[in-house]
Amino acid sequence: MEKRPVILVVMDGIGLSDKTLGNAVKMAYKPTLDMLWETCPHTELRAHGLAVGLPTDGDMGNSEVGHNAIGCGQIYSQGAKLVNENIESGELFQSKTWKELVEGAKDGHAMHFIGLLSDGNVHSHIKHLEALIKEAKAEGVKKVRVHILLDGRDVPETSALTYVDEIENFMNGLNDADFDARIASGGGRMQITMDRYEANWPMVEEGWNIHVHGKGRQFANATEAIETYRNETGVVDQDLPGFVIAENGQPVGLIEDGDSVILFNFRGDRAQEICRAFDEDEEFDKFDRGNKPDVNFAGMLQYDADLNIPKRYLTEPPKIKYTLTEQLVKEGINEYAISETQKFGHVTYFWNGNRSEKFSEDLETYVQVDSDVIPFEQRPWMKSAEITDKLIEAIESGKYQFLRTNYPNGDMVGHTGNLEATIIGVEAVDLALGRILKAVEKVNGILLVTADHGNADEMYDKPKEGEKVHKAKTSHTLNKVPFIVYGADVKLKHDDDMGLSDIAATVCQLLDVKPNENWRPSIIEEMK
Ligand SMILES: O=C(O)[C@@H](CO)OP(=O)(O)O
Ligand SMILES: [Mn+2]
Ligand SMILES: [Mn+2]
Repeated sequence: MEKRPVILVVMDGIGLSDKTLGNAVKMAYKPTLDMLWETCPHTELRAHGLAVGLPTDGDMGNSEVGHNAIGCGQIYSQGAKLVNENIESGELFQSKTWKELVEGAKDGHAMHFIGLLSDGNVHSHIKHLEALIKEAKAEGVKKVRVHILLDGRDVPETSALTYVDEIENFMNGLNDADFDARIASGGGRMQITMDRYEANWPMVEEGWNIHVHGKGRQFANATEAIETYRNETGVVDQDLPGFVIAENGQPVGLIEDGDSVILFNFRGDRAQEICRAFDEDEEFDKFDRGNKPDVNFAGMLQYDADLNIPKRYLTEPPKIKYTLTEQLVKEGINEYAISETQKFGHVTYFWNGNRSEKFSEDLETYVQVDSDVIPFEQRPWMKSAEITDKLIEAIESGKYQFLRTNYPNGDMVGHTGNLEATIIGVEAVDLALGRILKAVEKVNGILLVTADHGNADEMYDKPKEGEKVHKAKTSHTLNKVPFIVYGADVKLKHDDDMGLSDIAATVCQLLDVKPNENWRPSIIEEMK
């Protein structure tokens, strides 16, 4: 059989839904995608819940679990599930790291928790935080300080007070003469601390100064901070500015020498930079940390085993083996991966089972296009044209047999909740697909088009009783995603239980190389 190059496009956040209302995918003018769907073999894949290793089918998909599944051909229990199990079995609290952090936080020191405060289950879960606080008290810690990142991106866009009330009630239920737990600082997740892939270090610097040094606008409590900022700025939770809780002008939870600090997020991309700020010594040059306190720091998970980030952690990450890249490297296939900063790690680090190092320097080429650092509803096309220019060049060079890319638009613009901008984002992806198609034809290649989870397909939250206007929905969806094959005469399966992890074997079949025996089966029923 003639070897033909395979090009895989992940349209981040572009899921399938029959509904038209608030569906930016349906509303977009997208002649190429429509043509592909109408004329090419296509099917639907599960991209959420159990199919991608999440605790339940009520859990929406996300980029980490989606790219892990595509890139490794198997379903692994993911961070959300592993942390649940580690807490429920009590093993987490038996670990050396937990014991050391608890011991360190006694005798006049504090235990600090930093993380995303919601039940979104993409980066974190508020129940994990509660379990850790409760156990800290049971083991004799006397002072707990919580530094909250407001979500509104994996949960309704203005839901922060629900979670603030929950955690404050929880802590008040534990507080007594010997135990004092309270919120010390916070801010919107897209404003402070939770940057990813080094897109915007100043965000992390601001978070550091707020959490560690208490440098920021002061409020008496988190509710006052959130309400004041909402009135003043009108922005949604993820964009609320940072705040410090203070009494008589004094921050209530500075992070000081000897304290313990736990980052309770389990997902890695947006956790790594703040970990580095805590973990690295003099070699850290991303911003001036001021007087860096000497603390015991740990992450909920190990976020990158190659780079050892963080140095100490509470839960072992899934040990993802037999990845597609590893298999293709074994077969001598030359690979090319490209995206812009916001999703670069998705097609490299997440794709390869949360590994930042390559399996082969010779056979793997990574290209990153710099993302804008502005709200994406202002530039919904993002870097789709620049990614496409480079991808076409790579396809036409004839050097690579397997090429992959991620277009962030449906997801990153979808997260802003702006329907009009998201429609433009989807159209930008379609324009790119049209250009790629021509290059694929030129080299007689095969194009696969899919997505890692939905987002743009539902831009409105279900209205509550009595509500007349639609509220923007900023989170991912539970919908299936498309899988389209262009340029190969194949018959695809249409089983309801097929998911993203079935893609790896499919790619191998089209490249005419052996799939790994541990993988889920190919989506192709018959090659004609
Ligand atoms: O922006 C993010 O961090 C998540 C949502 O929490 O989106 P994605 O999984 O698509 O990267
Ligand atoms: Mn995604
Ligand atoms: Mn997303």
